[in-house]
Amino acid sequence: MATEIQFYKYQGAGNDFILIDNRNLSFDPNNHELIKKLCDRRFGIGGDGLMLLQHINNFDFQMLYFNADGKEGTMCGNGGRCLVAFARDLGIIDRETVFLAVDGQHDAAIEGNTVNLGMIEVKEFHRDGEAYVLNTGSPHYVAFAENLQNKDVYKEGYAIRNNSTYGEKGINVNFIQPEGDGYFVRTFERGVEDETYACGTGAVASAMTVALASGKDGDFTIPIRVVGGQLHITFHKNGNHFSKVYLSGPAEQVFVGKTVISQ
Ligand SMILES: N[C@@H](CCC[C@H](N)C(=O)O)C(=O)O
Repeated sequence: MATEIQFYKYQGAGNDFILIDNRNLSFDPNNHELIKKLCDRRFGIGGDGLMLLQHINNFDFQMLYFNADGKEGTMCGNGGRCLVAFARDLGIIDRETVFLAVDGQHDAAIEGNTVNLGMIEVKEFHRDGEAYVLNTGSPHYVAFAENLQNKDVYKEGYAIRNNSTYGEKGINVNFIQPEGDGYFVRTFERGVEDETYACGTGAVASAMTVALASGKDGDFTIPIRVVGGQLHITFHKNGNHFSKVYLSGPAEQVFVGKTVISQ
């Protein structure tokens, strides 16, 4: 039997996603093989991940996020921003929202193509050699780097993601370098198993690393350039405690389509 799936493609600073309005629950979130195939850039639609927008009581909507490998991921910051734009485009929300994701409740505001997304508070981090390791909804390893433009992020990221410290679960790996009044960040994402053009939770972890390395407390706004665009991260830092954490940047619809699957 052939089934038609209506999908939407969005990107946030070059982190690209397949979005499906699953309020009628017609798409099976357990069909990991199908999700992997849809995310394949040659045999499918192509994307760093796939998200389902679902109905849930007490929130505007629920975000279910899957990495390109077809498995359910932890929080995706750019994905969250894209899903907020999708909810606005579907008429579910206007300019503000509160929705539920795998790491809990998120608030967000949207103005044009810019989405400012509230992220979870972070209360701890640890060091792995020179690097900082923290969980901003997804686990991240952040290391300062030189000559980042020419770094082999795939090779180094792959080695860290797969080393015995992080086990089978792995970790997302970010390299960061000062640039102008902000920072340049490149990320190897687990679940995509490649460098992506942007990683929202990685940009937040990188900004927190900058603040930790500064040894200062207070309100921070840190511009982070990623391969696919510009993000801004704001938070309040008090020791190891990061509150009022926001990730802001572009999120836009790229195309709309239908795919037919046989089952
Ligand atoms: N691209 C994402 C991060 C997605 C989560 C990650 N790959 C994982 O499951 O570890 C972002 O924008 O935060």
